[in-house]
Amino acid sequence: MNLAKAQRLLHELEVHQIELEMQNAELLSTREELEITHTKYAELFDFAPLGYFILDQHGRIQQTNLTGAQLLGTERSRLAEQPFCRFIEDSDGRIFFPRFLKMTLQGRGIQCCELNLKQTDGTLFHGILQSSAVKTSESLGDLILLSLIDNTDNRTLRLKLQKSRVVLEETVLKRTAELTEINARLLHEIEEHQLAQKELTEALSRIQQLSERLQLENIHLQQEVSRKYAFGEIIGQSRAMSEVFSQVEQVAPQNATVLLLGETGTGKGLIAHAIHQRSARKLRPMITVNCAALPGNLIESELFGREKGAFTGAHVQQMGRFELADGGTIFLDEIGEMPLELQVKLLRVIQDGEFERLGSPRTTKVNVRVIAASNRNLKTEISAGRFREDLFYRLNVFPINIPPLHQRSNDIPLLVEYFVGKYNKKIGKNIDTVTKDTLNILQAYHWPGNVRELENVIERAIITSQGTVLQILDRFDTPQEMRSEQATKALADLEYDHILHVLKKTRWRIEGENGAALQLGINPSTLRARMRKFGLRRP
Ligand SMILES: Nc1ncnc2c1ncn2[C@@H]1O[C@H](COP(=O)(O)OP(=O)(O)OP(=O)(O)O)[C@@H](O)[C@H]1O
Repeated sequence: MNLAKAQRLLHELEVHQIELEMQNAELLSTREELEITHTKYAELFDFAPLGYFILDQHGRIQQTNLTGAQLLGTERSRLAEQPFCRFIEDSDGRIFFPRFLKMTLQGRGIQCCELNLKQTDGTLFHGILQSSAVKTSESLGDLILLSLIDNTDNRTLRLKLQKSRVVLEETVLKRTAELTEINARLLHEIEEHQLAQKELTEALSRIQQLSERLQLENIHLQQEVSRKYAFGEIIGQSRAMSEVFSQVEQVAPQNATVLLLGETGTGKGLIAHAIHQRSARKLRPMITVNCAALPGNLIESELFGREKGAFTGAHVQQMGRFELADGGTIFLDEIGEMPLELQVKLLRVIQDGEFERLGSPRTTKVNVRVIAASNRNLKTEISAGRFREDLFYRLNVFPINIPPLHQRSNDIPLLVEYFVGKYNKKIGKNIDTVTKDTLNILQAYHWPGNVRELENVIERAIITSQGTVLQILDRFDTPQEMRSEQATKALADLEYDHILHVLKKTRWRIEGENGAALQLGINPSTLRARMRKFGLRRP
């Protein structure tokens, strides 16, 4: 070899060496980079949140990351060649695990299972495992990549959840059963309620029926009571008044003449009305003639009528009361006051129903029922020659004696109640209480003006009473005082004395609020007639 060739070869060697050195440097740098990358991946592998294991075909651990070693509770170095089965807690799991590896190796893709595992110190945990087979060189055979997650918390939670669900379902079932029962009970109660309501409605309607019946009975009873204690507007429950009422019942339907006898104010006018109202004549009028109230010279024309010019001042023809009462009733009040000369005429009308008008020769015939009343003792009047005996017997066909109020003081409470009601309404008051003391005073008084006087006293008291309690301001003579005087005097004398006494007290004023008539409890016209009779004149 020549030098030139040798030099060229040397040069080529040097170049080749430089290239090799350069390649070597490149290789070194690549290796360094590879080492860095490896370290990075090794760290990523070690600190991954999952445990990673590489197992051989028999399930022996070939490699693991740090997390895997921590999960199994040991150091990485101690795990090499350890069978993974050792960390499976139960026998079922240990039987299952080789089958699981086999399925992985048979290349059936990623396999997944859950196992109860235990760490080297015995701590149990629940793991989720995923595996896949990795092909390697023939000498090593296939390896298995296994990842492991500690699923204990999740599982506990899941179990708790399941348990809660079971408890919830049980509770729901229990509550549903309870609610169904309550519902059934409620339905039952509603049914019972409806039944009770039906029964109540029926009971209510029965009560209503009963109440209607009671009301009817009550009305009936009230009628009974009013029949017992009153006779239309005539109040009285005493034996004497009951006797009067039954006499009225007896005589009313007859046409018989009735003579009502009783002191002034005992209710003779009311009784006359009651008789007329209960007679067949009730649709015709009852004409009242107060014989005491008519001036003597006018009584005849008032009773029998007059023709025009019958006497001075008779400018027009006038029908008499008897004619007016034709078909009805004539009530001759205070008959004892009738002048003697007229009593004959009256006797004729009563006997024959005939009379002549004043100034007329023509006889008039009437069909009249006569009711007469007197507060005088007519027999005394006959004896004194002031009343015709034949007329008395004509009138006395059916006498009814109305007792004075002091003889039936048990009627007083009822009468007071009646008049309080009547004047409350009339005057617009609301008096609802009459004390026992007041009633005692009223019942002890002798009532010379009888019911009329009592009525006047109550009317006055209603006007003057304040509030709801009846207060009577009138002062009454004590019965003892009256009786001691009465014992020695005849009735007429007593009447005379009493009228004179009251006239003096009222300074001879007859009418009005402070008049004697009101205090005596009689009409002013009656008082005038009495004064005429007794010859009482203002001095
Ligand atoms: N029993 C009674 N029940 C209710 N009110 C009665 C009763 N008795 C009398 N009165 C009343 O007393 C007053 C007098 O009654 P009435 O005029 O009928 O008596 P009298 O006896 O006819 O009196 P006189 O003889 O003075 O004409 C009337 O207001 C009447 O309503």
